[in-house]
Amino acid sequence: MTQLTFSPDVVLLDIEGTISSQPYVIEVLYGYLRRHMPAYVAAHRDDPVIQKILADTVVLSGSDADPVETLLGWLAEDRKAPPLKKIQGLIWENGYAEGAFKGHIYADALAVLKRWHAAGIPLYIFSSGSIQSQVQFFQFNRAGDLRFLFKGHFDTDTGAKVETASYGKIAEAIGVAPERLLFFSDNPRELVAATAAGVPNVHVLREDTPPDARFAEIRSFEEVELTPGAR
Ligand SMILES: CSCCC(=O)C(=O)COP(=O)(O)O
Ligand SMILES: [Mg+2]
Repeated sequence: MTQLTFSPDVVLLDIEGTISSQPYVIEVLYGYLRRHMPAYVAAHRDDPVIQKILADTVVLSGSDADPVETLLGWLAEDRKAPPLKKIQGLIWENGYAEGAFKGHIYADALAVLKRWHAAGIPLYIFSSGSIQSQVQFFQFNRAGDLRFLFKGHFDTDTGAKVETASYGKIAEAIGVAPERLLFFSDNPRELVAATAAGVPNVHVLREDTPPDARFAEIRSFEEVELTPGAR
């Protein structure tokens, strides 16, 4: 197995397509949303949080269409639209509570992240899913409660994952230089943004992810070795 060696102070991780299966997210988590979103919105029409999400959906879409239909359309495209990402966490809360599903993490990612955590390497998540949905995903995970693994979470309230500025903001919030982070993602557009911010990164290939010659790549986290950095 090829081994990639890095010595970061902090590891930053994407979720979907990187440490968790994209088909799982789309079939199981998004499937639950498709089935429950209309009834959930109808039952919470008077909730100011839901009203704001619906209003933001109308503004972002620039259309007079029913915002629930717009949200379902974005869901079908896996579009990382902030109002969709906000409502997801609220609806999934019920799904986790009733045991309809649990979060999924690849076995290689779980084993290696546990090792890095035990070695004292701070692990952070940067995902398009809201922080609420990230935390639920790890709390109610098939592998048990994994919240202990992560020192912190970032979502698109910090900025879009395809924007360079987001990575600088994350480095600043954590208190490290961008060069001392190491970011893992399946999405080349996110890796381009991280590179432009000076953040070293690795392309994670799962299932059908096409390779991209611009990036260092792995198919398993077992291919990565972290040596002590300047921590
Ligand atoms: C547990 S977060 C839910 C998954 C999700 O909705 C999402 O958009 C994840 O995208 P990522 O940025 O992690 O690829
Ligand atoms: Mg991803």
